[in-house]
Amino acid sequence: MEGVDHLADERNKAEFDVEEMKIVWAGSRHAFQVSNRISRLVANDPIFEKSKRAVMSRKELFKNTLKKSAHAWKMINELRLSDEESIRFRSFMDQPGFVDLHWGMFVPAIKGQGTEEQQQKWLPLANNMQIIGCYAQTELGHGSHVQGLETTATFDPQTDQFIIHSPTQTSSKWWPGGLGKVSTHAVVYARLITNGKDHGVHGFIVQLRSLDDHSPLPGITVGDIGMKFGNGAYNSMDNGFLKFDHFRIPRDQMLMRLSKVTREGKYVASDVPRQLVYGTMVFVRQSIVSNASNALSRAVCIATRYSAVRRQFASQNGGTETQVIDYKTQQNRLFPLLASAYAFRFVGEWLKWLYTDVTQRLEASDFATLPEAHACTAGLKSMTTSATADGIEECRKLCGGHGYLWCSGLPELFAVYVPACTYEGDNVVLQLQVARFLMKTVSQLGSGKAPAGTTEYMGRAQHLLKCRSSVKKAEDWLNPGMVLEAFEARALRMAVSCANNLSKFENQEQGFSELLADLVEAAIAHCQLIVVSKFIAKIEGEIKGKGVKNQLKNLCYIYALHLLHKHLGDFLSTDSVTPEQASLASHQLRSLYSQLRPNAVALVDAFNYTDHYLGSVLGRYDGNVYPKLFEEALKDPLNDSVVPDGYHEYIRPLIKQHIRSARL
Ligand SMILES: CC/C=C\C/C=C\C/C=C\C/C=C\C/C=C\C/C=C\CCC(=O)SCCNC(=O)CCNC(=O)[C@H](O)C(C)(C)COP(=O)(O)OP(=O)(O)OC[C@H]1O[C@@H](n2cnc3c(N)ncnc32)[C@H](O)[C@@H]1OP(=O)(O)O
Ligand SMILES: Cc1cc2nc3c(=O)[nH]c(=O)nc-3n(C[C@H](O)[C@H](O)[C@H](O)COP(=O)(O)OP(=O)(O)OC[C@H]3O[C@@H](n4cnc5c(N)ncnc54)[C@H](O)[C@@H]3O)c2cc1C
Repeated sequence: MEGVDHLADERNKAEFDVEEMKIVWAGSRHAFQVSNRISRLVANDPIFEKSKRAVMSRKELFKNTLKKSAHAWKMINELRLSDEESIRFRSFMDQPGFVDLHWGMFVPAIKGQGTEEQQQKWLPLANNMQIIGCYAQTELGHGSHVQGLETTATFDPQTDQFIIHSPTQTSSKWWPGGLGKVSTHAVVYARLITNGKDHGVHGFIVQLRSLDDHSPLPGITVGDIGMKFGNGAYNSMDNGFLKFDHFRIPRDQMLMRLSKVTREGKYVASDVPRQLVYGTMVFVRQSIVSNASNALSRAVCIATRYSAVRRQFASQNGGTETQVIDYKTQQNRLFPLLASAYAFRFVGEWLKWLYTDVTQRLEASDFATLPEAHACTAGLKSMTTSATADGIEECRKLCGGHGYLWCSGLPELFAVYVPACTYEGDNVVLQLQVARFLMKTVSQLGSGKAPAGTTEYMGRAQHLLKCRSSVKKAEDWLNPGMVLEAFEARALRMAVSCANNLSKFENQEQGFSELLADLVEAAIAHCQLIVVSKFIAKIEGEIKGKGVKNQLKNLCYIYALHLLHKHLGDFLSTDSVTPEQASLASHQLRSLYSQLRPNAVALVDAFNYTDHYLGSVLGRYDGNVYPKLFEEALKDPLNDSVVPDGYHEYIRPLIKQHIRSARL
């Protein structure tokens, strides 16, 4: 029935102030107001309609992306939207495209690695979209191993230019988003060579296409790398290839904030760490963590609302059938994902703070916290994207058969999201960076240098290596100190065990390669500790609104205890908990699920997503699922006619043949 709220009973059960929770979720009242206004602006504009993406050809989809991006840019200018509003606008548009890389990587790369003069020259052009840029780092032969890139930028002192060249097929740039068909410019990463000496990988601003007719400049071969996973989905993005044939650029197009080449061809390295050339990746990894909570919360919102609508099997005494959300198995799969969405939100907020802090320190030439910022952004990017990709797929299964329909919104969400486990650093490669950082920290214990920040707990090694959890009853698992201690003990003991095993090898690098799998697990345990500790910090802060803090506490302990349950092997093998304490944790978890149950729909309403953004018949706000599933089915091109195209060629002859042979 149109206009009826099929989830009204669920909403009436809520034991907290949903409006206040919306503000907690958004981060502030201001952020809520911006998101609320901009999401509705996008939802109400027919240009941003997205329900036909799966049935569009690649060319139609790409052109539709161009149309949406141009319209968005027009609106952003006409309405004089601020940077914050524009970012929200693009996010609610929900269509991957070249603009993501232009604003997300090209502009930040110039800001982070360009000199003042370079910024003054290039940023106004980029900010007005008079040039469109991408981030061309990865090559056909190397992505993870950045130092292995083969493209060269050789300084020619005669002409005061760099010659950018792709010496091999594997040196072709391959993957950059926006490169294939749109970008006029790119920040290209290439090996800098002066006077025959290789100085490693540096960034260069390179024009690729004519600003008059968009044709590639002489010496540039560029195109799209082809279809990717899923219909619609990430195929709106023109990921590209790029080959240089001795292409020349002026010397002042090397990004020279960190190191420079003089007119004479002298390479001058500044005294800042060379890793700052990776700064754009650190920035993007940080934003990918917040984005994980967006993607996971969308999937969870769909699965929660649908689980409340969907009924299967009558209860034992007959009567109405059971809502599938009332099955404990459904709760055990769904509620930890709901809790994870909130957990990733809060750790994302904290990571943003950490990133801002390290940036300010770098401005003041304080590089002390750079390794930690790298480890946190790499590790949390890896951990949250893996959990989110798995979580979206779990939500699809939680929606049964209908979850597999494109109109559930889940297949496309998964197809768009899953490359986040690979781009901006393969998730295993990134956890190994965290492991290196942890091994270094452990090796320095006892050296007098106290670990700080997220490794501060390692400074309490004497206690944490010996302590026994004092949990005695299920309610003890609601004690933040006891929960934290279990997670700290597990993370530290796993890291120390790896360090001990490493020390048995004469060659550290060889030892590291042998122990890769254990090291990744230790890194994940450390990252999970960070997320749990930031969630606990959140619930210990000031939170307004009737019942809001209570709900967040439940979610926090569900998050922590489900991790404990999932990684029980780690907790038991490190003696961080006993089997009896683990069983008390499971008992507590079941009780928390029961407390969360009446609030589940309201907790996903607090995300404040429009039906447009969700893009899901199953996750509709009003829960009016079944008639809408029919409506969607009838829109499919196959239903344009009752007798399908091809009947006369392929179906009728078969049937007729069968009838003839049956008569024989
Ligand atoms: C359409 C969009 C839809 C959804 C988008 C979703 C979310 C996005 C939200 C917002 C983002 C906005 C825009 C972006 C949009 C979409 C994203 C799409 C595409 C992504 C684009 C890319 O993928 S760009 C390419 C990314 N490539 C990589 O990440 C490569 C990974 N490899 C590396 O980073 C490194 O090479 C390494 C980390 C593996 C290191 O290798 P190696 O050991 O060889 O390193 P070095 O010898 O160079 O250095 C060793 C020491 O340096 C330390 N180190 C390494 N990295 C850093 C760093 N970044 N900062 C500080 N320190 C660093 C390292 O730890 C070593 O230290 P030691 O002390 O041990 O010596
Ligand atoms: C959708 C999408 C968009 C992208 N956009 C861009 C872009 O805009 N610009 C850009 O420059 N790049 C882009 N990329 C490229 C992306 O950054 C790389 O693909 C990514 O960094 C992974 O590198 P790789 O492909 O070399 O993986 P590989 O390193 O080849 O990974 C293959 C396997 O090897 C394993 N492996 C590799 N090294 C190690 C190791 N040392 N120890 C243990 N295991 C290891 C990995 O875990 C993985 O299982 C994009 C990629 C995708 C999928």
